[in-house]
Parts: sequence; structure tokens; C-alpha cells
Amino acid sequence: MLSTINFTQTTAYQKLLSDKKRLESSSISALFQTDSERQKKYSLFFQDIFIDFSKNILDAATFNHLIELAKECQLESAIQAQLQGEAINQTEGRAVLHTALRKPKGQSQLLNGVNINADIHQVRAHMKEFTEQVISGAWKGYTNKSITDVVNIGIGGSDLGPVMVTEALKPYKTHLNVHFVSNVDGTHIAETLKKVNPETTLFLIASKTFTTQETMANAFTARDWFLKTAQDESAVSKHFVALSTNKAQVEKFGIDSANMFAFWDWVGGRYSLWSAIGLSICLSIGYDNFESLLSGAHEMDLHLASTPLEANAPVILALLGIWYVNFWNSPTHAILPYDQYMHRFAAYFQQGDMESNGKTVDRTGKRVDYATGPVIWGEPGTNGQHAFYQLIHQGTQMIPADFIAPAKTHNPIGNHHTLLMSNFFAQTEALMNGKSLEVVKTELGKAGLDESAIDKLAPFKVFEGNKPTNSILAKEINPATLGALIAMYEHKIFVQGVIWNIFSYDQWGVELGKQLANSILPELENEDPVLSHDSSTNGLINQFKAWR
Ligand SMILES: O=P(O)(O)OC[C@H]1O[C@H](O)[C@H](O)[C@@H](O)[C@@H]1O
Repeated sequence: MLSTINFTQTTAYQKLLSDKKRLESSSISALFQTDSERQKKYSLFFQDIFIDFSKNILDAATFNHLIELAKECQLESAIQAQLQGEAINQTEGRAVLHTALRKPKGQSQLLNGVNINADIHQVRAHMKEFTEQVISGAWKGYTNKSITDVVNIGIGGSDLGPVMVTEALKPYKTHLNVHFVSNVDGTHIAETLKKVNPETTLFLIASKTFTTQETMANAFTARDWFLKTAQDESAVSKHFVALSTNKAQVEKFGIDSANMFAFWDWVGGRYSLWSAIGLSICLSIGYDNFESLLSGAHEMDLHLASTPLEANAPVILALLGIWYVNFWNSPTHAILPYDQYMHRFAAYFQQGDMESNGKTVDRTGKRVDYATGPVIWGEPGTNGQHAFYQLIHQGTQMIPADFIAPAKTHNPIGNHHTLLMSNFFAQTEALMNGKSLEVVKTELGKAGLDESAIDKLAPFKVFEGNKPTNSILAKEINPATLGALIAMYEHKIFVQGVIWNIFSYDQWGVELGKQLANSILPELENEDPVLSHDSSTNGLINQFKAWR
């Protein structure tokens, strides 16, 4: 079981409070000036990924105290508890074993004393066989035509992971066109169905529970649309498959259990792209590339399990995050991939991180008196630079940011990649160094302004600097490096949850929204005036009814 230590009661916490006071009067750039070895000390390689965390407000003492904090919170035993399949998701009484999905065939993974590796690989074999049939054209639709388009219908974890990965790995795309429908807004499915032909389309109904309102509504709409042309219920089995843990509901929907790809309750929705939920990924990039994605993630799992905390990439990133959230009051964290293919990476970890660590109750059931998970956000570079970087550079909040980029591009066109990367390096440097009043004044003087004009304008052009960033440079973004990067962020989330003494693997907050929508639904199904809510909600519902 996980400990219930309150991290604010540890000795390391007190030390970190004084570190903060000391470092407030210093700066990242000053720390570089006094230590020519700084980058070497605060960076590490994980295979072909170079993680430079030297541009943080961090000195040797602080780094040691962060590691002490992790030790005092019994992080090492928490990591083992998770990897060994203990029921660390205590509020749901479940183990958390997405890491087991990435283990090679034949490597034991015990859950309650039973080895689950064979079950996992049985589903994988089914996914491989099916993927190869569809890609080769051997799988035929009801008019004996091969499949050209795949529509994944799912939401949350049953959508965001596959979307992010298929976008990030587009250079590995097969001939299949993979589409994703998630929103219950009819526009999403309507616009997707306009692009596909029922004779050559395969629908993947992706839902762990197979009860999620949005997914079921979209699945029934897709089925009706399909049957309008096919006119024959028996054709459904050639065009609909299910990715789920709920066999009974899958059968109720009318999908043959032979066309069901199973997974298990110990796979959290937002950690499920490695399970049968990844079938859209297999179809999009081919089964072997899916395997490479999984083995890249597995390598990161091994790194988490066996590397000392002070050289452990996800642990370091997690501790730096805690340093900013809890000691520097940073409410948000930006993820900024300088790779257009990774344009959904931040959106994916918005769910991963915020659904996991958006908690106010600690593991003893008490309200916490410290901040927990930050708001995660971001857009790919350089688009973000022309949108929100202003606030990162000159706003009042400290916004730690992860810059992620591949050294090699999949599209070496002209000097585009050099232009892109020059922005990456320039931004992280500028965020750290800022620009002093003196420098601004000299620049304005050189531009020919007189003294009073310089005095007026200069304050607006000052950049305080000292904005922390991590730079994550991968040799290239391929299935294995992407797998490792995703697993690194997953583990970062877990480590932070351990320190914050919260349960990272439940999501009771989402359940509330589902219940509320279901209670209002019947009130929208007739024309009677609604009076059962507060005046704002009543007024809005009644106006909606009047206008629809
Ligand atoms: O896969 P499903 O059961 O349809 O669930 C889809 C999503 O539902 C909720 O929003 C959960 O909070 C998510 O974690 C989950 O990914």
C-alpha cells in the first residue's frame, strides 16, 4: 500500500522552504555563471532522448532536498507497489497495470498471484492478426470490398491517446484513413460520415465501460447510418468491432464477441492506449510499429523501476513540477512540442495529468492544505510563440514549460527544421536570461531614441527572465521514442500523486458530470417549462426550449 505521509510535514519540505528563500535572490542565469559544468550536472540521456533540466531554478542543495523529499514520502516503495500490481487505486479497489501491457511475451506479471502476461499477449495476437487482415485487404466488407477507412468512436482515454499517437506517428501511416469521433455533438459524426463509404468502412467502438453516453450515442448513429445502406443486420459483424472490458454490453449492442478486443479493469481509461484501445493505432501505423511504441514505453518502465531517483527522468521531472507548484506557486505547466506531428501531445496529457492529479482529498480522506495538480496546456511551437508566449515572458505568473523537439525531421524541406529549432533554442534561452533595463536602454539608444523617449519606453521592453524550462531533445520521433516519452510523462504524474498523497488513478469528479447530464436529459425531451433548478439554470433551459 502507498504511504499516507503529508509531504509538508517532512524535514525535506522545511529545507526546500529555505532553498526557495535563498534562490529568490539568485537567478538561473547567475547559477550558470558560477558553474561551467551546470548542464552536465542537470541533464541526462535516456537512449536517444536528451533531457536538459539545467534551465531550472535549482542548485545542488535544492536538488538533493527534492530527492530527500521523494525518499521521505517513500516513493521507491510506491513505484514497486504499482509495478507489482498492488491495488494502489484504493478507492476503486484496483491494481494499476498499464505497464504490464508493455511487457514482452513470456515475462511474468503477477496480479493477485496469477500471471496475466499470457492473457495480455492473447489479445495482442488477436490485434496483430486482425490488423494484418485489414491492412492487407483480406478482411472484406459486406459487398466483398476491402477496408479503406477506419472510424474510432470513443471519448476521453478511448480517444485522446489514439488520436495523439496516430497524429504523432503520421510518417508511419498505412494506406488506411483513420478518423476519430468523440464529441456527442452530432456535427462530429455527421462530418466524419460524409467522408466515408459504408461498404469500405470499419467502425471501432472504443469504450472501457461500453456505457459512456457520448460513445454509445455515436455508435448507434453509426450503426443506423450503416444499416441504411447495408439493409442487413448480419453485415454489422464485418464492419463493427468493440474494444472494451464489458462483454455483456458489447453483445447487447449487437457486436459478436469474436469481434471484441478485451482489456481489464486494471487499465485506467487515460492509460489505455497500450491496450486493445490501441487498435486504431495498429491499423493506422501497422502492428510492428505499435509493438515498437510499446517496447519504447517498456524501456522507460525499466528505467523508472531500476534507476536511482537522482538519475531517474520521470522522477526528476515530477520533483521539479512539485518545486514550482508548491514552493513557487505556479498554477500551470506548459507542454510545448516543436514538432507539428505532436500537436495533440499537450491535449493528451491534459487528461492524463489533470484527471489524475486534479484532487483535493488526500489518501487518508482529508482535505489537502496545499496545491496539487497544475493546469496542463500547450500548443506546438512556433504557433504558441505568436499566441500566448507573451504571458510566459512578461506576465505575472511563473509558467514552467517543457520544450520537446526532434533533432531529425521527417520532412527535411529547405531550412524549415533549422528555422524551427532556432526558435526552440532562442525561446528557452530568452526565457531564462530575460532582458535587463540597461540592455533595453542601450538598444533604444542605438535605435536613435532620445533620453526621455528611452525612459518612457524602456520599462515595457524589459523581460525579467528566470523562467524555468526543461528541454527534451529526441534524435527523432519514431514509435519507440514516442512510447518512451509518453511513459515518462505517465510516470511523472504517478510520482507527483505519491508525493501529494493523493490517489491518481480514480476520477470521481468526472462521474458527477455524467449524473447531472442524465438528470436534466428527460427535462429536455418535452416542451413543459422547467422550474426544478436555480433561476439561472431554469431560465437557460427554457430559453433553449423556446429557440430550438
Ligand atoms: O472508455 P470509456 O469507458 O467510454 O470511458 C471514457 C472516459 O470516460 C470518463 O470521462 C473517464 O473519466 C475517462 O477516464 C474515460 O477515459
